[in-house]
Amino acid sequence: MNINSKIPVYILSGFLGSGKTTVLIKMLEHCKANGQNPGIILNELGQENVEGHLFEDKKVVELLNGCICCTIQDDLKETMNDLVAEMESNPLDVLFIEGTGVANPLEIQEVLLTDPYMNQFEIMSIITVLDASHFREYQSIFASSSEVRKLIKEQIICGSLLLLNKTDLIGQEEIQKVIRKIIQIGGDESNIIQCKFGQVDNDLLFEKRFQSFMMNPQNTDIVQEHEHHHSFIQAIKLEDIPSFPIKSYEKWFKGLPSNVLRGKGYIEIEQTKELLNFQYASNKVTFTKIPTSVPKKSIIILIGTDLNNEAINEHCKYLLEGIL
Ligand SMILES: Nc1nc2c(ncn2[C@@H]2O[C@H](COP(=O)(O)OP(=O)(O)OP(=O)(O)O)[C@@H](O)[C@H]2O)c(=O)[nH]1
Repeated sequence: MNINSKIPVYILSGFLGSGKTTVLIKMLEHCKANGQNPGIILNELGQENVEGHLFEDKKVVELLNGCICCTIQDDLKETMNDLVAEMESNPLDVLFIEGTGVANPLEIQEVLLTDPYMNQFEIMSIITVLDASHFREYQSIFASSSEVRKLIKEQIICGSLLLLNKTDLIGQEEIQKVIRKIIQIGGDESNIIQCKFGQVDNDLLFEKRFQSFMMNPQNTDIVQEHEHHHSFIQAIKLEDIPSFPIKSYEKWFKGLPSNVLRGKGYIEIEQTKELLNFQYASNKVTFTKIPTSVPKKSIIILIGTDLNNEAINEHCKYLLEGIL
């Protein structure tokens, strides 16, 4: 590491399934093209990382089983200490930190702005990714909880770049309504960029937008108010899942109750015994092949609110008992 220069840091924030990892992968491609060595810190809700196959050849530190902004904020410091020690032999050019979908990026920022990290790292941008297709639903007092609304508000106010992602799933009129709502919540119009699958000009993505010493009074309020309010979000893990035809899985995911906001993991296809990665977000499920070199077992992680209820239990029972 050049002792005179700080490592640039990009913090990726945004609600569950909004597209943070999609943006991160795009940024990593850019680093690769420029011969840069990136460090990645991923914070996952749930005890298992089911997205490791996406970062196979990269150095990734995973902070599982908690949320950076609460229970494992100390772990983040420890991870940063390890990174600093390791940089002696393996210098990093850039560091990416992806928070869970229910993290307040201010808490990550806080760690980086304390000694000794402040002298070694420089926050370049807090990139908040927003799911345009569900934005107004998440803001609706009828369809969402006050905690979800508050969390997304925090992510918007803290964001130095607001990526309005998933615009392919809605029309222009709805996009304009969403933008108006973001501005009303406190987002700065000049920071909003519309995109699909995180496809944004690299100059914008990598631009330095965060000023370390310029405290925004609105942000200060949020730190004081922050009450670990995301305990309302829960994650459940299903294992030992029988294999099924892909159509049956599709049907099962489609039938998930609406309080399941996100799902990810691996499922096994009946005919071929092939493991596929699935992503469930914005009420849609997609399946992708994973390299056979990644030894995995089938596992389903569901994330949402109030998951311990009869409807979910019943729905999961169908799957686990093989009666799809
Ligand atoms: N249609 C559509 N799908 C998208 C877009 N961006 C991402 N996705 C899909 O949405 C799903 C979730 O994307 P991720 O990038 O994993 O979202 P995330 O914010 O990292 O999700 P968490 O793990 O919950 O924090 C994946 O299946 C993506 O392929 C988009 O612009 N349009």
